[in-house]
Amino acid sequence: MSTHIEAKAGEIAESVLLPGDPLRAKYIAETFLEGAVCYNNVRGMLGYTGTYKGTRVSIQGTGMGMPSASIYIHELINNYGAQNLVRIGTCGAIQSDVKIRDVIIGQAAATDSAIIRNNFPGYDFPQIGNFDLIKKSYEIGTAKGLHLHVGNVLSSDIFYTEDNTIVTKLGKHGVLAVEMETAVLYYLAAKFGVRGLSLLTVSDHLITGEQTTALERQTTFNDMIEVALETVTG
Ligand SMILES: O=P(O)(O)O[C@H]1O[C@H](CO)[C@@H](O)[C@H]1O
Ligand SMILES: O=c1cc[nH]c(=O)[nH]1
Repeated sequence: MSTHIEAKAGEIAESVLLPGDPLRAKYIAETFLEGAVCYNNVRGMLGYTGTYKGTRVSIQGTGMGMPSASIYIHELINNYGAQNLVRIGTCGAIQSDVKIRDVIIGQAAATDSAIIRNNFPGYDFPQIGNFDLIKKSYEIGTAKGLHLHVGNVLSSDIFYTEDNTIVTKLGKHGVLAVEMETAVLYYLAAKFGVRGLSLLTVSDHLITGEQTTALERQTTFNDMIEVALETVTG
């Protein structure tokens, strides 16, 4: 048991998928896992362990934003021994050739958050995904016929803003999309010597204004989920 997760020792698998939305964790456990057992309901931040094609895997909600996600990621690694942590999130696209419902592999993450920067005054620490997981997820997604995008994403502390100047500028520097957790996952994976990967489905488009519904965000995006499950269990 840790401060925010009530699982007993051994109840969480070495590979953990990390949706921001705890109800997405429930949907994935019920839809994709065999024998799924809920191990966490503290604060309603649901966590499940079951098997996918015979291999144990856990799904843990992280909440929205880096302060919340960092708590779950820290405890999963340090209290439960998680080794492979794969975010499965939604994002807003900031490139015209990245379409709604496309899947992005976050190769690296820019951030406006002070969480990482405060640890290295005067330096910029590059938040990068694990190469083996990036390569494997790319191969699995490509074999499924998915049109994947691989590149930089922006992990922001801010969802609502009246000034998109910097986000637009980052788009001009090749950043594919904006979301709120990848940078801290990659930072903590580096800090504790484990593997981190971020897969993102485009839920809305900051250029075209297209959006998916809240229900779609909670319960669909199966392509990304299958790529994540196969990456950590195959
Ligand atoms: O769908 P999730 O994984 O929560 O990810 C995105 O959605 C939330 C904002 O609506 C933020 O957490 C952002 O990163
Ligand atoms: O953080 C997020 C997630 C989806 N769409 C956005 O614009 N931002």
